[in-house]
Amino acid sequence: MVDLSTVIAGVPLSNVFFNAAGAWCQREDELQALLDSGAGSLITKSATYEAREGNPTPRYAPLADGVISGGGGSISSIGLANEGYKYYLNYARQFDVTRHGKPLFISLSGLSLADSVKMVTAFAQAELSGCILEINFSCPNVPGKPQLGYDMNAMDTTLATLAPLIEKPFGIKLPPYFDMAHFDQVAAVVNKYDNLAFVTCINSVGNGLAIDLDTERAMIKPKNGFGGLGGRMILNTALANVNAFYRRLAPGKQVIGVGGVVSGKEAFLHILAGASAIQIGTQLMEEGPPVFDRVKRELESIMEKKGYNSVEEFRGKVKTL
Ligand SMILES: O=C1NC(=O)NC(C(=O)O)N1
Repeated sequence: MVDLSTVIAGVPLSNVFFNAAGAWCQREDELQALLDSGAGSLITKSATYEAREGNPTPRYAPLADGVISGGGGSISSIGLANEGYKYYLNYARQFDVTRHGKPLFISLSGLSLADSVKMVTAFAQAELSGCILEINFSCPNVPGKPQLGYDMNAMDTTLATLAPLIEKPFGIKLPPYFDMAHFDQVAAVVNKYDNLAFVTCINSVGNGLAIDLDTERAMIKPKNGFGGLGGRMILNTALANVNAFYRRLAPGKQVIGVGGVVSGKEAFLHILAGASAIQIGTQLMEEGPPVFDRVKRELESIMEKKGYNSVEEFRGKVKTL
């Protein structure tokens, strides 16, 4: 047996896999299914201060192979539909990390700095054990709300306000970047905050457009069909962002990899690129929580074939020519 366990922000996870915020995690019944699954932890749907209905439907569409070149994935524009932060705070209060053997990640996506301050303060004051915050800087789907992750100064100001309130180790969810200068600028901001313990790369590739050949119509309703891309087609962008930050972050800071993980193979590549843990979004939406046992088995078999006994042995060891 190989060891898939990991530690994120000082908290042990029994294995590297869990859901991506937004996938299978808006309500307690979905979260229970994740607890009952082979995932090593779980994260809640990005919470806003008040509950939100989100964007009009259809707002999620799987993109089977052939509909678009590059082979498969999803387009979505949920618009931060969620139960409101108090729902997830109450869930965290009753969450027994010892009983479940899994830590709970909480995703927060304040629509304003004031909202983020109120939510973060509430979680900090609740003194929750085994609960790790992942602040979402990268939702591309709220009409009129630009992604904070693409405004480096605003990101720095936000972190200067929130990091001291959180005190404990926490993380941020980043959008994909496509320019070396942006990797440098964002890493420089991240490295300023000691308790900013991890970055989660990547959120969906924002504002793609999927069009159905037969109907000649966009696949989703919000924003004239523009939505975040996920799944197999974003794997190579995700690997680049994981490795770019793995190379740039200060010692001790970690990268959680997400984007394009449909099997043990992509999980292996994310770890080789530098990921300390792996989130799964689109493939979880398509396959359900059994995906975790499958990708765990597949990763274990790849590691056994290659002679690796633990994920530490090859994390970040991608070779270059
Ligand atoms: O951060 C987010 N990323 C996405 O791709 N979609 C959701 C959303 O639209 O709620 N949020």
